[in-house]
Amino acid sequence: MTTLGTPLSPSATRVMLLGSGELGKEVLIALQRLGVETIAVDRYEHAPGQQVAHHARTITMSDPAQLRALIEAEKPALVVPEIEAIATPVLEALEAEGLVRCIPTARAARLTMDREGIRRLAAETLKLPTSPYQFCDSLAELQAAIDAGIGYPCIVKPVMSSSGKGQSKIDGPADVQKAWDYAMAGGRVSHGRVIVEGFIDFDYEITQLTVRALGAEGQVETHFCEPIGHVQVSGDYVESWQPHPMSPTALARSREIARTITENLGGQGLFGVELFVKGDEVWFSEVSPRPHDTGMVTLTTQWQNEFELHARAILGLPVDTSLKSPGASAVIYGGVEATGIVFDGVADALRVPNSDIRLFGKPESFVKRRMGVALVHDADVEVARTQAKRAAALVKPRKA
Ligand SMILES: Nc1ncnc2c1ncn2[C@@H]1O[C@H](COP(=O)(O)OP(=O)(O)OP(=O)(O)O)[C@@H](O)[C@H]1O
Ligand SMILES: NCC(=O)N[C@@H]1O[C@H](COP(=O)([O-])[O-])[C@@H](O)[C@H]1O
Ligand SMILES: [Mg+2]
Repeated sequence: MTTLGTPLSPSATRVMLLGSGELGKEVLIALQRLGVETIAVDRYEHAPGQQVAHHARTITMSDPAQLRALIEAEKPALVVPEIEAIATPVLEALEAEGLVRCIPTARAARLTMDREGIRRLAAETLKLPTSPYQFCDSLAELQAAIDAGIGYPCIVKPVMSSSGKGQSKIDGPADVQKAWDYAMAGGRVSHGRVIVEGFIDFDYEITQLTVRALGAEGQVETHFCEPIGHVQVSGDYVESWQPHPMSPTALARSREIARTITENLGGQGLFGVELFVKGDEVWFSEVSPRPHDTGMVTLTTQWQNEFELHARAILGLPVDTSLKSPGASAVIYGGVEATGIVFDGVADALRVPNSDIRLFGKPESFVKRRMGVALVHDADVEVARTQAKRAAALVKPRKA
């Protein structure tokens, strides 16, 4: 049986999030609703999740000394990584010393922070189908990998990056230098290594949200959400919807891959397994051992959204992954470079039938920084997609 305490008292159940962006903010709200005491950590002040947590801390999470000092000082029962760029060896050491439990496991955080760790595990150890790939440390190695078999078109990504940062498609020899330079500029932690992947000409791509939660006898059980379809532009998600229609074979293969990778990563929590699908063929792309950006659609489509599922699963509580209504999400980008921006048109957006929005409260806007999301539920998922995009477009960010 799980016992939960009273926040800000000696009995408190204390949970620390490492990364407190839009995804962490919703996890923190879900934890708050269960009376958990929360500590929101990020690399800058007033990050979205820091605005709703009991405690806000600002450190360089990729700095081992800073990370260890903070965890030792705060002594949370659980440490929940929310981004990739964290000094994960510190988490592994603290977990081995029995000082902390990391979600889902410190090893999972280490393997997924780096495209090399998770790709080699999936393709080489677990033999899951993936795109062909090579890791390269220089422009010359990149060109050689393409010439030796990856071919054109292909995709280059820094080994440490997310939301498409530093990612580009190479259509021919003329693009190679540009892709290398872009990858070098775009990694989250400076690192001179890239993955080059053969381009998969998929029909569609999905996120298979997968939850590892405790059953009544204390055993870990795997639960699947309905598949989430999404569209990515320059490697960053712009819209998602749930459920995405799939053939029974493609769905079964997707879930088999999701089960295999999440069972290997282990622990408790929600995972976003990214898959490419063409006909009945399915490729593993990558996995987040935490809520997924495309899963923000579940804020309007599920009885328990992905953030609530994560909160419940990590606390050892039961979960329900069932769909409430089909629906869709569409991203609201900043569009301007400025701090303290304002949003016009919110009322117009909320007049779109069955709509809702989230504004994340990020202190600084960039043209392509995700500042909010529009959500719409509708019995017809195609209607939901159209209306979510309409609602998102009605919100107009501008300089104050
Ligand atoms: N090998 C590939 N073939 C075809 N498309 C690809 C390939 N790799 C990536 N993409 C496209 O780029 C998108 C982003 O890729 P990926 O998920 O690896 O980047 P990311 O930076 O980790 O993004 P995020 O953090 O948002 O998941 C994919 O969802 C897909 O649309
Ligand atoms: N694909 C991963 C993803 O969506 N992560 C989400 O974006 C935030 C960083 O946003 P920022 O770059 O605007 O600070 C992260 O903290 C997380 O919530
Ligand atoms: Mg991805």
